[in-house]
Amino acid sequence: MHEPGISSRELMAENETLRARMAYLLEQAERNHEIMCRHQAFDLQIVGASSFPDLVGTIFSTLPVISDLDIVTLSLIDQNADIYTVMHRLGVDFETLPNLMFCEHAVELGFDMAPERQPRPTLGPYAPGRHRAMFPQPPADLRSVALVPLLRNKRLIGSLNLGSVDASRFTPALGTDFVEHMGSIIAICLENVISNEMLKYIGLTDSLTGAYNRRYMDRRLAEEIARARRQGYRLSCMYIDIDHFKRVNDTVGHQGGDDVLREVCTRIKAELRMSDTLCRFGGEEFVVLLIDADLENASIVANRIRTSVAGLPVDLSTGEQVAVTVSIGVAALTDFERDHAIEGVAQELIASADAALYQAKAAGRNQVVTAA
Ligand SMILES: Nc1nc2c(ncn2[C@@H]2O[C@H](COP(=O)(O)OP(=O)(O)OP(=O)(O)O)[C@@H](O)[C@H]2O)c(=O)[nH]1
Repeated sequence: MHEPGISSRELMAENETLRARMAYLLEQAERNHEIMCRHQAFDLQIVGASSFPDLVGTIFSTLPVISDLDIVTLSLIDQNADIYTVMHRLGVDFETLPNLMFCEHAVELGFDMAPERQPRPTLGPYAPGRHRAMFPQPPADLRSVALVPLLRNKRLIGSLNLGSVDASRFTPALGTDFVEHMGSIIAICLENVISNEMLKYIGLTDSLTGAYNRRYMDRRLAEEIARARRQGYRLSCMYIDIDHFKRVNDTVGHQGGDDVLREVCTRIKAELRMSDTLCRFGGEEFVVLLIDADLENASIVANRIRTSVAGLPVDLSTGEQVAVTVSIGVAALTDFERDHAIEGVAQELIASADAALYQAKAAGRNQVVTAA
């Protein structure tokens, strides 16, 4: 049965065309299914990311592969550099994340920020002048880009920047549903992981001075002792106590006392290396862990701290000034025996710095004593 006037040859040709079209559509459907599966696996991977570097690292390493992109970068809005500071203090090495950028204000991302309107993805040709901030190290032949706003509760938190050497990959005419979906999942994951890292940080730091707290020091000391044993480097510890702090509080009030704690902390930090760890151990006591420093090096640093604190009175927020001094006990790790329990060795190190501090107090304060 066929329409009159259509030959069987024509029908066969039509049949062939239809078959070819079907095969093409099937192939397309299979490809789309494969892409969808890869993206679902990616979504699961980023939802399960346990830390900020884990999440950002996965975005940079996996997204270009599964989406066939030539570059992926991320710009995060970080007013006051809070995110950067916390991540840095938690040990994130930004040198390993060159495609991660921070900016202070939303306008720097270049989206249409008209009130009452949500910023939308912008797709189109790569323009070096306009896109330099999003692609500081672009591939030589970058041709088209998609800048995807990362939104949480209608608030712009950053931009996911995708780039391709294929000029037709991102054009203004292209639909944006797919990249918007990707952007919203990445935004949720980023917000979660940043909040978790912030909580972690708050749990490990002292809110008054910004120094680490005792919990952090206990953990860090155990790690450093293990590393010092493995790699055979020196480890020293300082126990610092502000002299007659009760009298300071009695004279200038609790608020003034807090100002003193903050300023002493700043002056201690100024004398330390990046690798050293300062923590507020309790009220007016600080402990510093010095990596790769022997007793002699550590006591030189301790004397610099003592001089810096005693050298200039502290300016209080009330406009008053108060003179303070510190006493410091210094001790070095001497027990490198691998079979001794780390907790015991850590306690011993702190206890011997504390004993040296006690001697410094007994000898008249404002001095440094090194453990025998
Ligand atoms: N302002 C302020 N004071 C604190 C804080 N934590 C502890 N203190 C005070 O620190 C003082 C510590 O006093 P003491 O332990 O007697 O020691 P000290 O007066 O420094 O005497 P020496 O250590 O022997 O030189 C107490 O008055 C505490 O109330 C704090 O967070 N802020």
